[in-house]
Amino acid sequence: MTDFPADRPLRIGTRSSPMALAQVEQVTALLKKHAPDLAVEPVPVTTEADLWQGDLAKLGGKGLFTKRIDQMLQRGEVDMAVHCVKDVPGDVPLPEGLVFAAYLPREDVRDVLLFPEGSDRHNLADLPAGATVGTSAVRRKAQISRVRPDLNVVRLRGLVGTRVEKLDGKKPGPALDAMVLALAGLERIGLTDRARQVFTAAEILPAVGAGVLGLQCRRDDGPVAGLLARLNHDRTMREVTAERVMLHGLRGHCNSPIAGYCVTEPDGQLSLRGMVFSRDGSKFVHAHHWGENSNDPAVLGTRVCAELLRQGARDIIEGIPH
Ligand SMILES: NCc1[nH]cc(CCC(=O)O)c1CC(=O)O
Repeated sequence: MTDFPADRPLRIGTRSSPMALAQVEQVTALLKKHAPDLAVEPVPVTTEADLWQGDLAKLGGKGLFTKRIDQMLQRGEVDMAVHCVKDVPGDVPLPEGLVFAAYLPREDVRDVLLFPEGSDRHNLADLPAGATVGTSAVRRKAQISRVRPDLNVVRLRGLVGTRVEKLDGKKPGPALDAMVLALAGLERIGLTDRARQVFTAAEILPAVGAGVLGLQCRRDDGPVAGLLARLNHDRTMREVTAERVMLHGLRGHCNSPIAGYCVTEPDGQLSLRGMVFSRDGSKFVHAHHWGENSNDPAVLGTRVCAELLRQGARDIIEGIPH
């Protein structure tokens, strides 16, 4: 395999949010460890979704966070992209000609509850009936509403740092008593000290691909694919593959509350849980399988998906407006 040319920098297409830039820094450090002479050039891109503050589904779904970067990658204007796998749509194939050449080792997958600065509350139980909780994810809304139907869970978008400022009343927005975010995201922007209750996977089942960065490049770009492959974490790749195969099979849309979490047991066996919820969490289906005869991630993802569909996942998904 030919090496990536040493006479020009490797261009990384990225959103210009603090979280995205932190991710690129993390990847740059890893690349330099494997290829000390490599020059890296981040290429910041403003995506349509960054400019739009309304309901994402109305604009065309969460794929918009990646669409412009995908196009630049396809045209050869950048060499690679770093994506939160969680944000990569699971209802459509990857953009033509692009592949994930590597997944980085999975970080924390858990969601956390935050309170306004100075609050003496610590967990969900501290919130009075009718309290307002902000979250961006229908998956979190459904799971919170399931255990606390008395809470008022509202949709909230925007940069994670800005959302925390809204929680603190430092930016205009609805008055919030609490907020749910991903711990991994808070870590990336240095705000973990704001996390109060950390939900276990049993309390809030994580999103497919949570806590995983995927490194994307052109399928036919052997030198870059070869370079990125050196950073791949095999266990994470197997877990994410099982989760995403399940997600593809469910054919959910941007507003589908779907959770999927695969772990590797100490003996190497993959174990995948999937859940599909109605919007308020009052209806849900749950399936859990682990490799018995086969420990193939795609087979496992297909099995969990089939079990969810058998239990009525399709009706739940169709019952939710797009
Ligand atoms: N939807 C935005 C997004 N995409 C990835 C993360 C955090 C890191 C991750 O789980 O990969 C976040 C922030 C959040 O959900 O709070």
